[in-house]
Amino acid sequence: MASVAVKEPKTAITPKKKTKPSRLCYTPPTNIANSKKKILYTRYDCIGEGGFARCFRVRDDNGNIYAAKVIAKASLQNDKTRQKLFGEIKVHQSMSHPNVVGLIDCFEDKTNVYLVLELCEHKSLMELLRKRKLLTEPEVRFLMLQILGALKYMHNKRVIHRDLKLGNIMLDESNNVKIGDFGLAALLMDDEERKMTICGTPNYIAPEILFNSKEGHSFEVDLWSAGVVMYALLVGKPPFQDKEVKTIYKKIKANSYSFPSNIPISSEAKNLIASLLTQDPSVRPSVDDIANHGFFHSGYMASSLPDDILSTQPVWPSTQSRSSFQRNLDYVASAAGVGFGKSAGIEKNKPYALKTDEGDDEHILPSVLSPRDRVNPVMKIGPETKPSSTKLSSIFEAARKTTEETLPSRVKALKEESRSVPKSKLSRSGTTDYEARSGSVSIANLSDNIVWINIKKTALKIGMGLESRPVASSQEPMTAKNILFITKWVDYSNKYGLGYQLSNESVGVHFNDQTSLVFSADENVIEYITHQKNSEAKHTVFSTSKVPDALKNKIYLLKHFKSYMVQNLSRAVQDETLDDIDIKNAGSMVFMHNYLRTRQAIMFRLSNGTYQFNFVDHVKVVVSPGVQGIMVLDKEKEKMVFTLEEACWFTEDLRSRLKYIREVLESWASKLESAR
Ligand SMILES: Nc1ncnc2c1ncn2[C@@H]1O[C@H](COP(=O)(O)OP(=O)(O)OP(=O)(O)O)[C@@H](O)[C@H]1O
Repeated sequence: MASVAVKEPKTAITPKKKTKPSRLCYTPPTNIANSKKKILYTRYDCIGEGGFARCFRVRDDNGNIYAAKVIAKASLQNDKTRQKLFGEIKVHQSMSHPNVVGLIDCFEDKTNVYLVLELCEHKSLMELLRKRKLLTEPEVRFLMLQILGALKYMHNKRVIHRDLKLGNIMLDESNNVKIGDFGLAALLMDDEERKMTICGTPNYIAPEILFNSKEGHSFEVDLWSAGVVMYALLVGKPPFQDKEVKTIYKKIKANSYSFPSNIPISSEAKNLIASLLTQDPSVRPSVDDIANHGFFHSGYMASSLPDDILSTQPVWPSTQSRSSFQRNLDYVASAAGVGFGKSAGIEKNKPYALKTDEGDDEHILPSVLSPRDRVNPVMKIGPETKPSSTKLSSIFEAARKTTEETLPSRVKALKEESRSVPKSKLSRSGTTDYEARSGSVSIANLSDNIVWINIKKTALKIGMGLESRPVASSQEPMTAKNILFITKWVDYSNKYGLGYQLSNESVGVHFNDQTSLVFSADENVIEYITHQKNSEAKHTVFSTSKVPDALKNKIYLLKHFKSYMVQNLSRAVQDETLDDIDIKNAGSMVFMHNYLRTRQAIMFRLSNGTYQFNFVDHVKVVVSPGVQGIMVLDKEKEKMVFTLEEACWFTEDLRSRLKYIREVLESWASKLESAR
């Protein structure tokens, strides 16, 4: 195996003189305050240095740990460098993707500007490659999918990263990709705009940046760099590497690179690298073309990378069933947002304007950049191993075990997560693949306008309530009695679907084929719902004595789900009799429209517009239709109902949960929007 040191010039090249600052910041004080937001950060050790900034581990007053990138104001004396920093912050602020480093906060004091970032515990691919020399193809397959997901997301927002390289691709503690450093990113005003600036890092720079300065460049430059990254991960050094920058450029121009014969690399991998390193940007494949490439459909597909990849080369199983490959691929691709066959459209009507305040000696940051109240939840929809037993009851046991016991131990307290990308390892080994189906299937089939509007409105109302802005309401506030919610559920979606019991005692199953069955509490009525893409669900009602033969199997399963839940599961609330439930809900055939797993919760959306979040710490929050009432079921299964008008009395914990809910809904709505 070749063992070649990986080196890349630290500073990106820019058209004019190097913008390397005269000095990096001094070590900041132990206590750093965002005085506007009244957040105090405690500074710990220095975890990295760039040409422009130093990075320190910091902890906020809630105990969340982040990385603070600290830029000395002394190095921001000229307008160009300031504008560059504003640009970086502004672009970074607009990013919210699981594979992009989250920008949590941004503020300044007299000496420095601070960017508080999601902490990437496992450093960058540069460090990984330094230690490992080479990565295995399954690792590269996994990492490339996440890189492509992040690129697709950026490009949809008309952002070109322009400095994609090993050092800017970091890894979180679960070895998920986090792309950072938007210092050279460009935001295009429209799809036709071309960028003329020559910038990038020599080894990774696309030929059109260097040699086609008249026509400019666009999104394709990032795909070239992704090709360089992929080559480097498999070979151990970038394809055009040389001591002399001039020679690197000559090699890029001549497209002169080869694969060493002593490293076994599959023909699919070589072929993909070759297509990414296509000289002509107009024929370079799009992100989704690449995701459909044979490299992502052969070999071994992992659903996550082992913890110790930094020190140990993983040994992958020599065989993998087609279904396991596909399940893991779907999972990784859907979490990263890489579609198979879907086109990577550019978001329309999103003109960009960087507003800056007029010059102010004291304040480097325009007020539009600071402070920022930002939550960055991650939609994580994730499977893992297949349950070994096929017995219905034991699978149900496994499902409950996963959701009720395993998850909480993997997740930090919610207050930590609300302002950061959580450090949860929910997606890692030990979870079951029940989680996978739900998210991907549900999202794909919910591109319905009405649902989208409902999600948006709910998110908006929650946001307004939290900001104590008056929320228009024409309806009666809800009471605990008339809020309908899910009291029990069991996830068997690796085979059939997800079963649930509602607080009005009706029972339903959301089948994997996008149909639902609901059984009324008195067992006299059965309703069958087919969820159809882009149109309203179709409902058919039967009396229990007259069900069509075609539904007999599903009804059989529904009954199994019901008896399992009745016999094995406790209710989400303290025991109460049917009489306690408002009669308005009894017998109404509300059903679970869809469900979604995030890292911190499972969310159910009921057909009446109720959103229920069962958090991994067992607290449940039910947002009733139109946010007329918010019901909290605490760990002791006690119910409390609030209205948004009471938001100023909410505990920090409830505010955090509602912020999280709002962000999940917003993320979900934008996913639906981009799927339309
Ligand atoms: N979110 C993060 N989590 C952990 N470490 C980080 C994070 N962001 C940056 N670092 C570390 O800090 C170092 C400096 O950060 P960064 O590269 O962004 O600074 P820079 O001066 O803007 O870089 P450049 O020299 O490429 O312009 C990185 O090399 C990395 O080791």
